[in-house]
Amino acid sequence: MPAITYELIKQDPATGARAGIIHTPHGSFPTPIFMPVGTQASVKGVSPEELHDMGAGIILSNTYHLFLRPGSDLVREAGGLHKFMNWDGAILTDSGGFQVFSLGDLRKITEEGVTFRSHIDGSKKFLSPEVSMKVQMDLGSDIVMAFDECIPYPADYDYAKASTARTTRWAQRCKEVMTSPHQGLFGIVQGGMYKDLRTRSVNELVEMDFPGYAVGGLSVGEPKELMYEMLDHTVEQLPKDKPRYLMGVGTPDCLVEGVMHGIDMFDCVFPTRVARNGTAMTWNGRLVMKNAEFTSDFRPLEEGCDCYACRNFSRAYIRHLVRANEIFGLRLLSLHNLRFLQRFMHEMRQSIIEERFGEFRRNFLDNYNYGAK
Ligand SMILES: CNc1nc2cc(C(=O)NN)ccc2[nH]1
Ligand SMILES: [Zn+2]
Repeated sequence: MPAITYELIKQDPATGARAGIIHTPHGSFPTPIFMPVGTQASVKGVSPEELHDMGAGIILSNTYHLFLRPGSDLVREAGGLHKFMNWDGAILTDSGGFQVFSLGDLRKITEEGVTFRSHIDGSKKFLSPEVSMKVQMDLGSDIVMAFDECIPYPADYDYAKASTARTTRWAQRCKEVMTSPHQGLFGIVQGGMYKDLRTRSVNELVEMDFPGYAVGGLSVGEPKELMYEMLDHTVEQLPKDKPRYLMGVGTPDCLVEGVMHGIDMFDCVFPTRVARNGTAMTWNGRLVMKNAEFTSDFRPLEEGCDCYACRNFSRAYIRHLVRANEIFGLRLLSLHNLRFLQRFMHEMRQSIIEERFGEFRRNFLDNYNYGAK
């Protein structure tokens, strides 16, 4: 019995949107789903209990960061990441591919792997398919991501072609050493912004029969239209009986478009990052809490929201906390933004099940003010 399985509940008849359930050794969760990001084994300012209360079924943590600090040996000694951070839901760890390639010229790529300098103490480090798999097995995450290269944007065809071919060879090396029966290894489709390379990447990875597939190398600075074009081209070639994960996405409008194209799983630092910048997410766009308009606004952040912040505090109070640099204000905004995304995905999933996804999408996009208010 594979560690990770996908159960299709409802396929939207008019689009790629679908509702499902993903089963993991640490519980099952409904899809489409948004994964809160806990880069260093903590979703910044939010406790595991609060994550459960808001309905989070799975969180993401970063191999690159935990490899550098505290090191995966310590986490293994603690009994794995679930025990170390006291989170008993599912965990997905990314492979370090994105972080390492975001270091720019501070890293050297060879067939063997990547040498780079730690952003913490400048010491020389080496990541490879084998090292990334060893770290993720030490962490004991339910979903392990293959070690790949996230191709920068823009990239010329020859570079994208060579890099994608190497990503396929690296995926094979990951598969050979990731032997834990309790963890599922997802392949990551690359190919830059070239449809033929995306197709080749999909075909070569599907050949290896992974329990799930991620679409990588998107949301890396390309225009949204190009991202959607690549997404549409890629997802339609992926197996229907396996989860699809769009890495690093995204804002609510991108989540709706991603679901329309058949994506099941998303992650993005956006909700917690903008919370720390004093911004609340709502169905009609973002509220910049420092704005004077909220000075005497004693309503909750969002009418109808059931989160701890909206049940107990007003916009005026949260504006005061943000202006006074009170940590509690940022915590309240994080709790609200994460709960907003859980509610958002739940509503979207319900619309698919009730065959009104098209209406949900039009209604949301008509009312969503893309800019910050
Ligand atoms: C925020 N944008 C964004 N793009 C990503 C791509 C990857 C990827 O290709 N990993 N192998 C990971 C995280 C990402 N986050
Ligand atoms: Zn709220």
